[in-house]
Amino acid sequence: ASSNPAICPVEPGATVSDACASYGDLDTLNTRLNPALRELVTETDFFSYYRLNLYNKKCPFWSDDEGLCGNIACAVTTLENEEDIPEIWRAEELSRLEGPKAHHPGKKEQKELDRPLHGELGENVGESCVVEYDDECDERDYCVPEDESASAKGDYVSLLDNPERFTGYAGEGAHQIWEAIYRENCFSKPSANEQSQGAGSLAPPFAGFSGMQGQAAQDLKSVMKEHGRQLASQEGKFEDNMEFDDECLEKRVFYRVISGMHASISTHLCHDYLNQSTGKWGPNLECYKQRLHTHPERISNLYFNYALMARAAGKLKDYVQDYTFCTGDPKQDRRTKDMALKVANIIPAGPEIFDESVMFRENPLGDTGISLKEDFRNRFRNVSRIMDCVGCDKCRLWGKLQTAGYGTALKILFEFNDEQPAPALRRIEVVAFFNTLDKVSHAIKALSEFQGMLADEKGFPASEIVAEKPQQTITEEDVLDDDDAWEQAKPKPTPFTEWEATKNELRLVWSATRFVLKSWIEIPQTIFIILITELCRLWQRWLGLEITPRSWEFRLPTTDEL
Ligand SMILES: Cc1cc2nc3c(=O)[nH]c(=O)nc-3n(C[C@H](O)[C@H](O)[C@H](O)COP(=O)(O)OP(=O)(O)OC[C@H]3O[C@@H](n4cnc5c(N)ncnc54)[C@H](O)[C@@H]3O)c2cc1C
Repeated sequence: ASSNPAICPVEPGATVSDACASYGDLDTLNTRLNPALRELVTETDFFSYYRLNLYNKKCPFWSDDEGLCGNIACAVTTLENEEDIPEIWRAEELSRLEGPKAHHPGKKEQKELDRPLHGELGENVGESCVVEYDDECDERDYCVPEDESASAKGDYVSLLDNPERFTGYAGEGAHQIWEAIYRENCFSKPSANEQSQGAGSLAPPFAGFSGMQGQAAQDLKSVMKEHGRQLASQEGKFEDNMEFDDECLEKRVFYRVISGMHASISTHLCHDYLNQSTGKWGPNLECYKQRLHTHPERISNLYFNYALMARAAGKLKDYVQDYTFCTGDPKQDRRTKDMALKVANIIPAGPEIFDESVMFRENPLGDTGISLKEDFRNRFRNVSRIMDCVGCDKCRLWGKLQTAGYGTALKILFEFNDEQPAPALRRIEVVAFFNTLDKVSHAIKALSEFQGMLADEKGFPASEIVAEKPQQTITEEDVLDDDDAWEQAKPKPTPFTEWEATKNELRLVWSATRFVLKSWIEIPQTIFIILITELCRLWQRWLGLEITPRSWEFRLPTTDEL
């Protein structure tokens, strides 16, 4: 099959850089893995509830009010004319958690194996499968244990009742979080100024962890760079357009995990988007084009995360075999274990898709990668702390869960080895890990759907859709007999008529006209809001108070808005 860059932003035959598999290999793996994962996370109590302290943790980095973006002007930026939108569609409502909640039981109640949560999650929920009994934390954790420094042990929430989707959370608050998260990227190249001062790369309040410096760091960088070059020239496989530049592998991995998580969140919100004109939920192609299609490196990072998570799941096979999923209900226990094993068994057990052993290795001068690993771990823990600053309940839930999921994957990759006994995983780590893998897997599937929609829109025949996956469910046998199944299940080309093209054009003209008219009508209100905001800021300046950041800006409309 040929690749049409207008539809498929990455070359399917290319190897995902820093991983060992091609995009096509990972797509093929996903056709088998996705249904098994979906089954696991939607049909077992163990995996469909999560415990976290969602409301009682203060943002440790800045005042919550700053990050929350609670003022009306910001709401206008977030969702245009919020007041005109029916209440249930407003960002505030969309971001709220749904479904029953249950408090974590105390030690005495935990002993009541049958109903330690007193039925608070509903009559049919197997509580012995949901409650976490062991709250011990381990110094080898890559994320902050949920109960750290909090007396309350948090709430149990249903992940099925609160799907990751569009919430309307945007604007300065959301940007501030992403910015802080990316600033955690270890080994950032110091600016000339910073170099001369010998300072780390992070601005306060993130200055707690030092950047990698000194001769040892430089040597390690060279080793990693060399390893990257070797990979690139292997067996004539061609790399995607991610370059091996002057960065060390660990820095790239850290950045790619974060960017891949960001890309996964963007894919989910574009795929389950609220059309505010019709009130219907569904994929938003413009959103996909803007946030992902035009940024192939983000898609590459998403695939990288898939390779990393899948490798960790493959490594977990023996652990899952011996793991006790629930106590008190042997039937549920067996069912949950069977499903988790099914997932782990689909994935190759060796480092075929991702080889973590090249990270944190000794360099030629004998310096160990231990301090590098500690720095990496500390920074990842910091990212999980930043999640407490997310000003939208549902986003915070999924942000915290996914950070815990990637943290667990890193723990599995780097702490489960032959040299030392494997650390025990807590229940929430296991739940977070498999749900995060499901999220990435679902995002990869959604990308194919978007590419199919794009092909339809452009009138390309479906044969051009290289990364397109079959619409129908594929059995294991079908996948083994790959080429036939692929051909049969491939969607048939949709005829593209002149009339459809004209209708499309007319629709665009109408949207643009409506946008212009609406903007004109809103001018008095917008000027009023700007005036009030600026007067407030002037007043604050005059009184010597802290000045509220500007919540409006001049910018061209995005294609989404048109
Ligand atoms: C932890 C967290 C969870 C969230 N969950 C949800 C949710 O469930 N539903 C929802 O509707 N919104 C969610 N949001 C908000 C959402 O991620 C966006 O911030 C929001 O939609 C505004 O998008 P934007 O286009 O302004 O760019 P943003 O996505 O906010 O990105 C900010 C900047 O980061 C850069 N960037 C974007 N993507 C990448 C990438 N993959 N790799 C590297 N750089 C990138 C770009 O320069 C961009 O301008 C969440 C935000 C956070 C911080």
